[in-house]
Parts: sequence; structure tokens; C-alpha cells
Amino acid sequence: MSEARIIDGKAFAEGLRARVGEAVAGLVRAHGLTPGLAVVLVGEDPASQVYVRNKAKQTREAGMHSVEHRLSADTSEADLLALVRALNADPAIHGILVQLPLPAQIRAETVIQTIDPAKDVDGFHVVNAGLLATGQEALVPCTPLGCLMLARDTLGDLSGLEAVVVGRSNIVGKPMAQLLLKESCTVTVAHSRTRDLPAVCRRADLLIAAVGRPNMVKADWIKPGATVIDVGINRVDAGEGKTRLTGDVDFEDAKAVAGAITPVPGGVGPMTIACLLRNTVVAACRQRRLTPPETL
Ligand SMILES: NC(=O)C1=CN([C@@H]2O[C@H](COP(=O)(O)OP(=O)(O)OC[C@H]3O[C@@H](n4cnc5c(N)ncnc54)[C@H](OP(=O)(O)O)[C@@H]3O)[C@@H](O)[C@H]2O)C=CC1
Ligand SMILES: Nc1nc(=O)c2c([nH]1)NC[C@@H]1CN(c3ccc(C(=O)N[C@@H](CCC(=O)O)C(=O)O)cc3)C=[N+]21
Repeated sequence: MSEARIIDGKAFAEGLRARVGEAVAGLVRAHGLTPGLAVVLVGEDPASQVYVRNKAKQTREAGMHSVEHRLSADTSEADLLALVRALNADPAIHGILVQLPLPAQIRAETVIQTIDPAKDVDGFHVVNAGLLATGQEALVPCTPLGCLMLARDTLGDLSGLEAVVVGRSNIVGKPMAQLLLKESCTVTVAHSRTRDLPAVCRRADLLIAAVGRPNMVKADWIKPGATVIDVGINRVDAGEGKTRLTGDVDFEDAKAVAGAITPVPGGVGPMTIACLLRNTVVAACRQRRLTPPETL
């Protein structure tokens, strides 16, 4: 059998960001509406700083208003909640993202539930999770939404496919399963207590790995020809004091068996940021009672 097709998330994300840029230009022209995104970073986690910088740059490149709030690692929960409430009330801000994880003195759940659901462009608020779970119009978490876009671009109609999601977090695994169920896949959600994980994964026509364990998924876990979407972003030692990123799938091993596979980096990661910009435009439109462009 031939080697897997490599799914180019970086290129797809560039296309999506270009469509976001066109949508923004249209909203500015027709309605004087410039979508605005506020990103809040508490503490100095170097990886988070890279993501926040990339988000701000790409937000401005799409013609949107971008605000960054960097708070010290010892910020109190009360101070962060006060900032979130101010952003909720700010008419120039249509999307709010509080970078996770947060320092130990701050309850992440409390912060997320304080964000106005209409501005919750991460889609983490219980209102958005509930709307998604009941098949209603929601703001959908960016990473699963990006995975779905890549899966649809690769496979077309997903209806009737066996989908296996490894991981059940509120930010990736669970919303991913909801989205695939909405696409009429037969969905299995696996996790750390799943018995015989390799056999469960081998059932999948569409396998989504969102675990956080470098190179866990091996070639013999994959049904020949399956589509494999690797969400994992793991920083591993590359020798000589350097590090590199690797996914949850053993890419070199898996690409001999899979039909199509996303690389890390250059797969799901860039889609997450592009979907964040997309969600900000959608949120801005809904806040102004406008219909979001269908190209998004
Ligand atoms: N590309 C992107 O944009 C993003 C990438 N990520 C990456 O995706 C990965 C997952 O993130 P996230 O969902 O936040 O992680 P969490 O740690 O919140 O969840 C991990 C899930 O994997 C399960 N798990 C852990 N070990 C095993 C195992 N040995 N076998 C089977 N299941 C296991 C856990 O099961 P249990 O519930 O039983 O503990 C849990 O449900 C990480 O690498 C993260 O860096 C995350 C967000 C965005
Ligand atoms: N409230 C919140 N929302 C998030 O969406 C969120 C978060 N907190 N905390 C951290 C995780 C992780 N995350 C990534 C975003 C982009 C890349 C990305 O662009 N990755 C590039 C590589 C970047 C690099 O080289 O470091 C790639 O995979 O090609 C990765 C990971 C969003 N997250």
C-alpha cells in the first residue's frame, strides 16, 4: 500500500485566515464593525507566550482589533475576574480568551463561567458546551472545530463513519465527540481506563488522538487507510539542549498504514488559531444581529 497523504493544516489554516480577512473587510465596509479579540495571559509560561504572540499577530493581519493583557503570575482570582467583567462590558471586544493553564490560586472554572457566553470564543462556557451538546447554535471550541474542518476536507461526508476520539477533556475530546456525532459518525470516546486501546483504535475510519503522550499511537493501532488527526502538542528533548514538538501519534510509523495523517507541527495547531479568528468574527456578527458569512 502507498504512504499516507499528509494533511497540510498550515495551508488550510492560511486559506481560512484569508477568508476571515475578507469577511472582516466586508464587515468594516458595510457595517463599520471591526471584530475585536482580547487575549489574557497570566504568568510567564514560555510556550503560552509564543501562542499569545502568534494569536495577536494573526488577529491584526486579518484586520481585526487585538488586545493583549499580560498579568503577573501572582495575580489574584478577584483581579482576573474584574478584568473579565470589564472585557464583557467593552463594546470594542467581541471575543475573550483566557489562556490556560492558570496559576494554582485561580480557579479556571470560575474564570471561564464569568466570561459572557456570547464572547466566549474558546467555546468553554457551560452555555456553549450545552448548546453544542443539544445541537444548537454555539461557539464551538477551536481545536475540535479545526480537526473537523480537516477531516471533512479529507473525507467529504463523514456520515456513518466509525470515529474514535482518544481523550475526554472538556476542551478537546468531549467537544470533538459532540461534533462528530452531529456529523452522524458512530463515535467512541476512549481514555486512560479504556481496555485494549489499540483494538478500539483499530476500529476507526477516523482516529483523533488528543492525549498528551508523545508518539503513543503506533502503526498497528491504525486500520489500513484510516484518516488520523493528531492533536497532541508535546515538547520533547531533541538533544544538544534543544527541544522539538511531537504529536501523540508515532508519525513515521503511522504514515505507512494510514490513508491520511496530520503532521505535528503544521497540522492541527495552526487550525486552532485560525478557528479562534473565525469564532471572533462569528461572535461579532451575532452580537450585532448580523448573519456570519457562509465562507467561514
Ligand atoms: N493543537 C492544539 O491546538 C492543541 C493541542 N492540545 C494538545 O492535545 C493534547 C491533549 O490535550 P487536553 O485534552 O487538554 O489534555 P488533558 O490532559 O486534559 O486530557 C488528556 C486525555 O487523555 C487521556 N489519557 C491520558 N493518558 C492516556 C492513556 N495512556 N491512554 C488513553 N488515554 C489517556 C486522559 O484520560 P482520563 O480522562 O481518563 O485521565 C484524558 O481524557 C495535549 O498534547 C495538548 O498539548 C491541546 C489543546 C490545543
Ligand atoms: N484558553 C485557551 N485556549 C486554547 O486554545 C489554548 C490554551 N488556552 N492553552 C494552550 C493550548 C494549546 N494551543 C495551541 C495553539 C496553537 C498551536 C500552534 O500554532 N502550533 C504550531 C506550532 C507552534 C510552535 O512551533 O510552537 C503547530 O502545531 O504547527 C499549538 C497549541 C491552544 N491552547
